[in-house]
Parts: sequence; structure tokens; C-alpha cells
Amino acid sequence: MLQVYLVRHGETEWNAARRIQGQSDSLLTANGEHQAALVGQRAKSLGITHIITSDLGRTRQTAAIIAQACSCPVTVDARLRELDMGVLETRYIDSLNGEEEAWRKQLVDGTPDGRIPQGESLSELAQRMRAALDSCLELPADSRPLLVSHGIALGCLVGTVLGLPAWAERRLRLRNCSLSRLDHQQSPWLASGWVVETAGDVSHLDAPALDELQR
Ligand SMILES: O=C(O)[C@@H](CO)OP(=O)(O)O
Repeated sequence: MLQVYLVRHGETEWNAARRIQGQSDSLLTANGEHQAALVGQRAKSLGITHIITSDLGRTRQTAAIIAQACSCPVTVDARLRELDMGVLETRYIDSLNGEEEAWRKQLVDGTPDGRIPQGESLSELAQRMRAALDSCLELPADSRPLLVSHGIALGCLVGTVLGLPAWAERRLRLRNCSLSRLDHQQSPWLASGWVVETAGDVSHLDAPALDELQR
């Protein structure tokens, strides 16, 4: 049975400053690098064979630290990028005016195909994340891949595996460097296909990870 591990990147400067990244980027903080080292140790104990990362800097930085611990190769898949948050990217969350806040709420409240101007809808995000996950089925037998991605993107993926609408990602708390696991099973009795084994595990971290104030 294929087991796919999911990791949100380590804490970034903009996570800590409550600033919206989306497909914009900022560096990991020292704490974020430490979180990545801890999840790297956990990944090593799990026998990870492949690391596949979003192409944004914060995930690549996290993936490089995990790869060092696991001694396995890293490949890049741009489908694992964070939601494109359009004109709100780079903004401090607390600086949004009423109209801007309403755009953001369209995502939170699940308006079908709601999007921030010049941004992406959660349905579009769910589609590309699911395609990236399904690509893991093409890896050699006995592979144990780990995907490094983002809070909204991974929440959306886990939610849709559960059969929830894409905007249900808001109900999942995926902290920086949390670990989730999806299994692909064949079963005549239970559901065949992807199932959620774990979501948002932070037991490998030694200090509380930043809460999801950004999300
Ligand atoms: O893009 C961002 O600002 C946040 C939103 O949750 O995502 P992440 O920190 O996981 O990339």
C-alpha cells in the first residue's frame, strides 16, 4: 500500500509577521529551519525514499533540510504551490480593508469558485493538488514519498480526499512542519483509493508551532 507523507514548510518571516504569501515568498525563520530539521529526523525514521516539493522558496528550503536527514533526492512539482492569492499577496492580514476582507471571506465561506481578484479558486487548487498526489502512483513499487507544500494547498488536498468541498480546508489546522499521511488502498470491504491516516501531527516538534493565524 502506497503511503504518501505531507509536510507543510517551516515557519517563515511572513508567517510570523502575519503577512500573506500565496505564490509570493519569504525565507524560513531560524525557528522554521529548526522545525524542518525535526521533521527531517521524523522523516528519516519513516524510511522516506523521495521528496517532492512545491517550487516556492520556503518549501524548497524545507525540503533541502529534510533531504539532508533522509539522504534522498528532491524533485520539484509546481502543482504543489500555495493558492494564488492575487492582489492580496504581500499584504499584512491586519491591514485589509472591508472590501479586501470580503474577497478573503469568499474563500473562507465557500462561495463556489470564489477567488481574490487575480487569484485562483479553491476548486482549481484542489484539482492541481490532486493531480500531483495521483502522480505518486507512478513511482516505483515500495516508494515512500514525502510532499512538501503549503497550509491551504495541503488542507484542500486532505479535505477533498475526505470528500469535503475544497473550502473545508479551513477546518483543518496544519501547522508549520506538521506531518499528514495519505494511503492508497485497494479494499473490497473498505473504500478503495486514497484514505487519510493522519492529519496535522506535530508530535515531533519540541515547541508549539505558530497557530494558523494566517489562515
Ligand atoms: O501563503 C501563506 O501566507 C500561507 C497561508 O496559509 O500559507 P503557507 O504559509 O502555508 O505557505
